[in-house]
Amino acid sequence: MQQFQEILIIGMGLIGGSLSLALKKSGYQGKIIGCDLSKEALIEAKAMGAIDVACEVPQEAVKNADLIVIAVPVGYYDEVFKEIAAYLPKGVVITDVGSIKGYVETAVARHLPKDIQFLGGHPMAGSEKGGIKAATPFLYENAYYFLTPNGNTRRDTIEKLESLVKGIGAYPVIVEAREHDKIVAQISHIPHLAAVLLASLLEKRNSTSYIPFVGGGFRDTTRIAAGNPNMWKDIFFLNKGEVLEGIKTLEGLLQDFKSKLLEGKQEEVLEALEKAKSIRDGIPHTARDYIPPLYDLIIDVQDRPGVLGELTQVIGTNHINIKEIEILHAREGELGAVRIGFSSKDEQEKALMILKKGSFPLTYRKGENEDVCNPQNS
Ligand SMILES: NC(=O)C1=CN([C@@H]2O[C@H](COP(=O)(O)OP(=O)(O)OC[C@H]3O[C@@H](n4cnc5c(N)ncnc54)[C@H](O)[C@@H]3O)[C@@H](O)[C@H]2O)C=CC1
Ligand SMILES: O=C(O)C(=O)Cc1ccc(O)cc1
Repeated sequence: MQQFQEILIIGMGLIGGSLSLALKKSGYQGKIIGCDLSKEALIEAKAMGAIDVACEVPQEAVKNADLIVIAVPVGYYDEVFKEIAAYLPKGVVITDVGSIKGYVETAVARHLPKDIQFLGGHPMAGSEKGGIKAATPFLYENAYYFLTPNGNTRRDTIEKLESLVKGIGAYPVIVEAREHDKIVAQISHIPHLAAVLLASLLEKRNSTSYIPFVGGGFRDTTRIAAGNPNMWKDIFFLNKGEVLEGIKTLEGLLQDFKSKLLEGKQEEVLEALEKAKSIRDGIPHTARDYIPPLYDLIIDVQDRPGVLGELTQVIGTNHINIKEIEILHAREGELGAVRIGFSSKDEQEKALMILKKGSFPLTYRKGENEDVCNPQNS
């Protein structure tokens, strides 16, 4: 990612702010300029150490940038592209983080010079909380990050952005823009709509509100409905075709379930519930499907305070990066086990040697010996 000397991020909110923090954390040595309509966002970004320079109007800031990242809600793209189009320096690469990509391609074609290198991007990481205050350098760790080249995107542009994405701890996934929009309609836009509809079930009717009684289930299934309504309104309209397809599917599923219930088909209702359970159970704890499996170690540890800290410290001081950590089981007063995932076999081997020779002799590659020492695994 050091191919870029000066990165301009337009939109210093959750996603833009997290990107600059992640770049800083990764050791990026170039200059980062943050641009936002909101003075408060810029002051906060500067105070957090996310950016080197703040600017309220992008025209000046684009002039020396070699990478521009558009990180404003998609409804503002036309405005931003119009502002910067005439000032873009030769050789600049432009990318974005917007939740839809087909529309973005059309906006680029409408506003930006034909010879510009634009490569759409979309990190599959975020939160219902917007704004720079919610930004974190860890947002992109282990997240998939879609990149959507078109026929004009050069190989070196793709490589530069892939390297940047990997640098912030995410996994680049190359996909065509229209295909991307189909995928995210199913995994993000329709689930968002479903959360909105579920939350609306508790709209206060008459004088009674049931909100005080909600439990974890309602919170889990509606969390994303707390996202920025303006941003989501634009996403739904700008990915309308795919969202309408998703609504049709949802209607079909509801109708189907309703008929089964009405007709007393208990076996079929059970089958639908079991199918959904197995899909839900199959979702990995962290995103993993597109990437090579992590190289895991299983470490048997005493169940006592501070043991996790010691373990991670030994690994950290030896400059080995932990990609995932999971407590497998901890029973009071007995041995517990921790799974640690590394991104390369070399790191796994190095950590194995260090831990085995040091204070964690019961360390194994995943699958080796672990059942012997942890009978509850079998
Ligand atoms: N929120 C999420 O979880 C995710 C959002 N995205 C995408 O990231 C983009 C940004 O979303 P967030 O960071 O969540 O929004 P946000 O609301 O946290 O931040 C957006 C920032 O853009 C600024 N802004 C708006 N119009 C502007 C303009 N014309 N010029 C300069 N600054 C302007 C706002 O003042 C705000 O600080 C959106 O396109 C969204 O689709 C992508 C992945 C996840
Ligand atoms: O909060 C969550 O879990 C999200 O899924 C956030 C999110 C919102 C919009 C996107 O385009 C991608 C991710």
